[in-house]
Amino acid sequence: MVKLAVVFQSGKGHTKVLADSISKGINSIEGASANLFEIRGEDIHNGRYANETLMSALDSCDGIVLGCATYMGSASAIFKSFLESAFQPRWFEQRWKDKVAAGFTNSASQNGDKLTTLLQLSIFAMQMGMIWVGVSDLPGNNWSGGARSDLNRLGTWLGAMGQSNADEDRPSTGDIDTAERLGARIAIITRRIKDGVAFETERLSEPEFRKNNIARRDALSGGKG
Ligand SMILES: Cc1cc2nc3c(=O)[nH]c(=O)nc-3n(C[C@H](O)[C@H](O)[C@H](O)COP(=O)(O)O)c2cc1C
Repeated sequence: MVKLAVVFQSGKGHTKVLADSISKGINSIEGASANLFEIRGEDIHNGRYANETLMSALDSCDGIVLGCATYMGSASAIFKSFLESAFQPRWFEQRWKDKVAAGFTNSASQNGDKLTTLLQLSIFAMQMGMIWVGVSDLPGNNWSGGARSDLNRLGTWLGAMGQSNADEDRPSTGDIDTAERLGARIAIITRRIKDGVAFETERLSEPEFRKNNIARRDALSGGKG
């Protein structure tokens, strides 16, 4: 059994939808379980995040999925404060070395500079000596027959992205399901690394992937995602 943490910040709940979806993906894999941890501003004092109970819980996990909203083109200040709190003593002791890691973010604009946030999260994981897992789906919504409901409709690989319209409470179905698939992927890879459980790699050609996305769109009817 592998234990994975999904640690996230979400101001208005949009990013939490992705966190829940990643947890669902992790829990869909036999022998893997997910725990959700929310990073809250109440735990920041004089600019420093402090919650030893939460940090100790992360110490005992085999993998950590990191996610936060993109604010002003980078990771939210609350989440950055949490990342910095890992410096002493966890970075000094290489306490999280060889834990498996992945990341996700959400913002309002189609681009919104979300990649900067994923870069921050992945560099953090690398500094901690963790093993980063990315999105493995081909890109969706990049041709005339594409839709918001497509898997990987934002064409992201470093981590999962969600784009939430400013007047709606969640990212598109495509983003939510892509996050779920990333959750399942990190669980499978963690099982392989920690428990030696072999797995078969699913490979799709681009025509097959597009056909699946068309079927998703038709099933969801209307293609609005
Ligand atoms: C302080 C602040 C800065 C923001 N900066 C960006 C940004 O750089 N790019 C973007 O696309 N959206 C930006 N937004 C919009 C949020 O990313 C968007 O509302 C997102 O859905 C918030 O997720 P949450 O509900 O999980 O906090 C910003 C919102 C706030 C409050």
